[in-house]
Amino acid sequence: MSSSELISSATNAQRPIVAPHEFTPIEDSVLHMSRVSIQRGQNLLLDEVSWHVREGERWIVMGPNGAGKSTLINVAAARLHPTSGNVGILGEVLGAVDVFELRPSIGLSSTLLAEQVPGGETIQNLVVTAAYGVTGRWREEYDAEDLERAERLLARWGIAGYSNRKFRTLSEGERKRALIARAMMTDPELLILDEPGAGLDLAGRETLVRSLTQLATDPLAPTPILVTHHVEEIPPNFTHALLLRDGQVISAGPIDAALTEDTLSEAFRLPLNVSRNSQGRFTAFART
Ligand SMILES: Nc1ncnc2c1ncn2[C@@H]1O[C@H](COP(=O)(O)OP(=O)(O)OP(=O)(O)O)[C@@H](O)[C@H]1O
Repeated sequence: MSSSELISSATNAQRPIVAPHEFTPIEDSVLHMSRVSIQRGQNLLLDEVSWHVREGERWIVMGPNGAGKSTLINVAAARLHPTSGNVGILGEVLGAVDVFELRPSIGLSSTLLAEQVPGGETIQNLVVTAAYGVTGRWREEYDAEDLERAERLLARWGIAGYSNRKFRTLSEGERKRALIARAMMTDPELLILDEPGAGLDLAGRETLVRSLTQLATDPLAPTPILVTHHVEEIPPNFTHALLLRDGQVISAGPIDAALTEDTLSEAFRLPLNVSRNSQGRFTAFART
């Protein structure tokens, strides 16, 4: 595959920058970014990123520390507006939609979110408050159906019986599972998981990979975008990858073309040996 085909998902999504109400996202797109830049002071955190995610695709986002991954997914999760460029999410356009109406359709689990959870928050409250997009239950009322759904999700993610436990008393792996259950609470169409494997031990990582692999086989599951630092965390049935470095797209497209020795070595500025085994799992080592 040529390098131009390799980044087809990125370039196809590229259009002239227009006012939000004049931007029409590509039909069938779950996410459509066109020439998105984010500037903070002198720093260009994202530099004309174009990206197109379609229904049925399952994406990995990778890149070195500081590449702009969290910034990118905060835009994708309607938490951050671009300095320039256009963003379509689930057919709506950032800048022309009430983001508070859009956000429940986007499940988000991230370290930033985990840091905002009051330590004394119960796991049941952590999950049900997703409906209001808040962390820390106040006086909102939840009906029995919400509470039952929360219980089902906790069981689905392997932490049944944790409802009354306080968030701060959970292990790192249990917290990650609770946050994913929360992200699924609103029955989102787009599910963004920012480093769900960070801090997990080997068994925790493998259990997470298995759960994400199973999720991906469910036809009713949301379109997943998984941010990770490690190729070993990539579920074997994820279909696409985007590599970022210094706020720019290095490659984006079908995973076997976008995630190669060449592209990973370029993204991490380190010569790497990358392989994929018969089960579809990746490994990467520095070339000696
Ligand atoms: N408000 C800000 N002002 C200036 N620079 C910022 C700001 N927020 C983030 N940055 C910088 O933008 C770059 C991208 O940050 P971001 O958190 O998106 O990277 P990342 O790829 O998620 O990194 P990591 O893998 O370390 O989590 C970093 O160099 C960071 O220091």
